[in-house]
Amino acid sequence: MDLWWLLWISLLFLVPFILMEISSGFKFHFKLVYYCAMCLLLSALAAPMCLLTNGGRTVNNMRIISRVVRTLKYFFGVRFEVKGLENFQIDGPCVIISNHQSILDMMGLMEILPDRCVQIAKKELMYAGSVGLITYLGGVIYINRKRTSDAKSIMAAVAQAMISDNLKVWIYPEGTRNNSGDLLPFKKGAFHLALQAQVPIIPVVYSSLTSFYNQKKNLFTGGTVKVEILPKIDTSGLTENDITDLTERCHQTMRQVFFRLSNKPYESNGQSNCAQ
Ligand SMILES: CCCCCCCCCCCCCCCC(=O)SCCNC(=O)CCNC(=O)[C@H](O)C(C)(C)COP(=O)(O)OP(=O)(O)OC[C@H]1O[C@@H](n2cnc3c(N)ncnc32)[C@H](O)[C@@H]1OP(=O)(O)O
Ligand SMILES: CCCCCCCC/C=C\CCCCCCCC(=O)OC[C@@H](O)COP(=O)(O)O
Repeated sequence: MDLWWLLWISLLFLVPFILMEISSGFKFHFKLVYYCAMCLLLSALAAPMCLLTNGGRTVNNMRIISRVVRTLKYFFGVRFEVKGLENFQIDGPCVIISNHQSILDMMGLMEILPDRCVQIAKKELMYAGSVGLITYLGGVIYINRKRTSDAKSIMAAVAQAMISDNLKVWIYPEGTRNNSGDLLPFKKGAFHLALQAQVPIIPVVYSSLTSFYNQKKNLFTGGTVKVEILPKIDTSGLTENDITDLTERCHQTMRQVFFRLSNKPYESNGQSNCAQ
């Protein structure tokens, strides 16, 4: 008898909990699907605009794409508070690096995208239907992350194109999405690229999304993202031997800003910040 009571009481508490979990999980996944559907729809609308205006694959399409993507934030209640836009005002090419938390990041990227800027993306993005098509039309550079040697040779060609075509290149040096509330160690491709092209690096930091977007908690509501564009970091005169130092310096600077913007106390991690 005692056991039955225990079972009933546990059920009384468990059922609403399970229902709440299912409904919040449902809401979360529904909103994610809605986000992807909006991306697919907007890309399908933007593609003919790009083709009619610019004819084919060109960085000039990024102006159209960024204007279209900027409307997305109104559907999802996301606001951006941007500081340091003046740091983008440099003549000529540069490498822009920023932290990467989720698929929502391309809203933040497009919010501040400077002129003549393309992104480096994993090659799988090419096959994401109309989103793949729009990234192709915008001049996104695809790399195979599993084949370092291929990625290196593509990036060596990108270094030359940056100079000849006056291009800025946006890279997520963490190399993957990371919603942990900290930065992952940085991969080195962005820093090799800046050195090969002998162009400055401009770090951009977005505050943590975890207060309104958190996969572990099935949370996806609206919220504000603080964005800071930091002063450029010169690479002139640096050589291959300086890559590790440069990578660590950028990681540390961005991590400090990330914690400040996310209103979290800075935690020194005491480890190497470069991916091994
Ligand atoms: C309209 C509606 C909406 C539509 C929507 C539109 C959206 C339109 C926006 C799209 C927006 C896209 C956004 C996508 C975002 C992602 O897809 S993020 C994922 C793809 N991006 C990246 O991975 C970039 C960062 N990764 C890197 O840079 C990596 O270094 C690489 C190049 C992939 C190589 O990977 P790895 O081998 O794992 O990396 P790593 O440990 O750094 O390097 C290994 C060795 O190679 C060396 N190395 C690395 N790179 C180089 C190099 N370039 N040269 C010489 N040596 C090198 C390193 O120094 C290291 O050697 P050691 O120093 O240890 O001796
Ligand atoms: C006919 C084929 C239909 C395919 C349907 C594909 C559905 C996908 C639709 C929309 C996706 C919108 C995503 C916007 C682009 C965001 C780019 C992005 O953030 O990619 C993630 C990448 O940085 C890192 O990937 P991983 O964290 O390593 O993984």
